[in-house]
Amino acid sequence: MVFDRRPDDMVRITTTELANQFIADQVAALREQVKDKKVLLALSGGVDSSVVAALLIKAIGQQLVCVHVNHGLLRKGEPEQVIEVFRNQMNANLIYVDATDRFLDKLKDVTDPETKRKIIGGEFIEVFAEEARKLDGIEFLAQGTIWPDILESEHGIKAHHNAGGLPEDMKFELVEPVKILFKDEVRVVGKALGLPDNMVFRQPFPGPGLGVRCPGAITRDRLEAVRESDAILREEFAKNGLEGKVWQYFTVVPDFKSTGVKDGKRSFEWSVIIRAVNTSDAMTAEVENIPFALMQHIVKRITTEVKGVNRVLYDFTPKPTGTIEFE
Ligand SMILES: Nc1ncnc2c1ncn2[C@@H]1O[C@H](COP(=O)(O)OP(=O)(O)OP(=O)(O)O)[C@@H](O)[C@H]1O
Repeated sequence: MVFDRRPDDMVRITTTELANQFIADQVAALREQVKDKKVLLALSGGVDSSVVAALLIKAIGQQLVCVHVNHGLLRKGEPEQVIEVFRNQMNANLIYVDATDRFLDKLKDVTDPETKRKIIGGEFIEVFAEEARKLDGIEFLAQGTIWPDILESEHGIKAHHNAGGLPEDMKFELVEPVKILFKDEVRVVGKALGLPDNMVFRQPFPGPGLGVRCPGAITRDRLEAVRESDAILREEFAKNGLEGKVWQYFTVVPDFKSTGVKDGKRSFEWSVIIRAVNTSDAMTAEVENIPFALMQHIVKRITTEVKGVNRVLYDFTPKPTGTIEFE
């Protein structure tokens, strides 16, 4: 059975059996809706669009065209994982666009956080629309809309974040196979579809990516320091049992340098700020108590392995007064 809205009495999908039933229903419904036509999907590598991709691959295979845009603000290893999982393992029809230069050139010298977000969002739509125009015979647009998105847009909390944005002349019929699911159900379905754990259970990651963790004007070298320090933090959290326990953890590299000593010589380099917080509703957040010895180890790795960094700071601020992200 396939529903347009979440039925009030729908059983929460918490088991593989329930997930498999949902998958079977959706695969049948997708085949019925799409027939032999082509479907386009913007695939971020996040949970929602990845689960939609995996469902569609199961249902219609190569009739799905996925577009993954590397805007230069993704975390270390992310674009590679999207290519590995979807193109190599699932044999998906995947278009990979490396638009790093285009985004970073547009963002050059832009310091205002809202302007940065608008440039990233606007440029994303442009790149995606350009790719879509190169394709023939696309009739459907798939989206990772989930049930809370629909509730929020119905209650005027936020605009339906997935829909819209594309130029007026680009009209597609929507395909939204996870729109009656809550986020935890999307994860259970993703796991049943065979997606890797680090994709299915990944911590929240903002749309503008590492761009908001490089406060002020983004420079390539500072962005690289954010990416490398974030990769070290994630690796150490995973090794030490904190992955999945801590809600969100990441690094920020603000636009200031301080004096230090490296290899017996004076250095004048950036500081990396570590943020690790827990929350149940994202409205408030508490700082994680990271074991001191682990913290010392992470500091040592970041200051020796990340270019241009001589200091590591820990953000002890709960929300409020700080927000989780810096911008
Ligand atoms: N780098 C990207 N490449 C391709 N598509 C993207 C990219 N970033 C975002 N998108 C598309 O925009 C949608 C909304 O992105 P947003 O960052 O708000 O993530 P989201 O709602 O958490 O979804 P997801 O879990 O799929 O990332 C994504 O579902 C995806 O379709």
